[in-house]
Amino acid sequence: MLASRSFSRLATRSISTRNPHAALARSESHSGEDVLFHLGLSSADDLSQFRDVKYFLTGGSRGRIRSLANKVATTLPSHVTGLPFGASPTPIGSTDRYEMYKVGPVLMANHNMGIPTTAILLHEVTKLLSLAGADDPAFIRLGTSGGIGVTPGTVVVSTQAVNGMIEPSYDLPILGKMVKRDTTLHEGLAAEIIEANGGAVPLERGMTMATDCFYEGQGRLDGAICDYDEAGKMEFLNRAHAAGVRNIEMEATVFAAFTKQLGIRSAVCCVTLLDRLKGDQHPHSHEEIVEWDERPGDMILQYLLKSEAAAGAERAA
Ligand SMILES: O=P(O)(O)O[C@H]1O[C@H](CO)[C@@H](O)[C@H]1O
Ligand SMILES: O=c1cc[nH]c(=O)[nH]1
Repeated sequence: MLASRSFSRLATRSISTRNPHAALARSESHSGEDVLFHLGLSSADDLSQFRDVKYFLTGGSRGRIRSLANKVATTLPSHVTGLPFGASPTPIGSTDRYEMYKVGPVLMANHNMGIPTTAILLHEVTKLLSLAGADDPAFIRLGTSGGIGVTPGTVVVSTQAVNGMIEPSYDLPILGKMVKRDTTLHEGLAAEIIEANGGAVPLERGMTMATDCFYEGQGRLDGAICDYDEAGKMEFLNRAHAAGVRNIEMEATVFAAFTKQLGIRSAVCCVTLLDRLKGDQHPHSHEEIVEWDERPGDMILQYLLKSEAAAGAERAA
């Protein structure tokens, strides 16, 4: 079988950081090593096991990532995972802040909730993969979100991230100045994910809004503080919908901007747990929510299977 051209993985380039001061940081650490503080790893560890990483999958909840690691281990063929029959993945490094697993070429870690913890994870995982010499890994966020005018249970594959001002920008104060970064996601990777899904999981394309607050930032009326009314909330949600926003979560902007800056292919796939045009609280059953929570991961498993099959066929050709 010929490898699908869009899934081609043979022409690669190493992931790299963009920091001329990296050597200075090492000389300042007391042991001369580069410490990945929150992962509980450092450049003094044997990082060669990360060299073959081709996919980095992340999402907020540690339970979701643990369950995904087990699914990857049982779904991908053993010649890809390298795991002995029946072996389960175990966490790597410290599990205090993040829980990280590696199954063959798939690295997975939870990022917790919101932009700050996600930014820390992105910095440290990118340094880790760069130190290990990994080739062109794709970064994919698998999460939950509130939909806007979207049937609950649908996975939104983001075209672009926007901030809480409905602007396509990740804004970060650096050295006392506001720095704005582009939040466009990789078209080709999204197309491959959608093609691999083959209609199995209901999905839509659209912009994803990332806010700094689940309650006021997302225009909810059910937080502990609320200084606006239903009309103001609906005006905001309708304005976002008219701009092309189809879901709201809390990390897409930093994820898109960080990866874009370093030339890393990235995608954001978040299932919608409710339609915010119809309310603020989750009206669906626990069983439905649990099933929907798994959909982005199930979709990505199909992508991994197809991508690895294409890579294998290309190597054999
Ligand atoms: O389900 P995860 O991936 O955590 O994503 C969403 O859920 C959390 C809020 O409930 C935020 O992190 C938001 O982005
Ligand atoms: O409404 C929602 C649901 C999940 N995650 C969010 O950030 N918002």
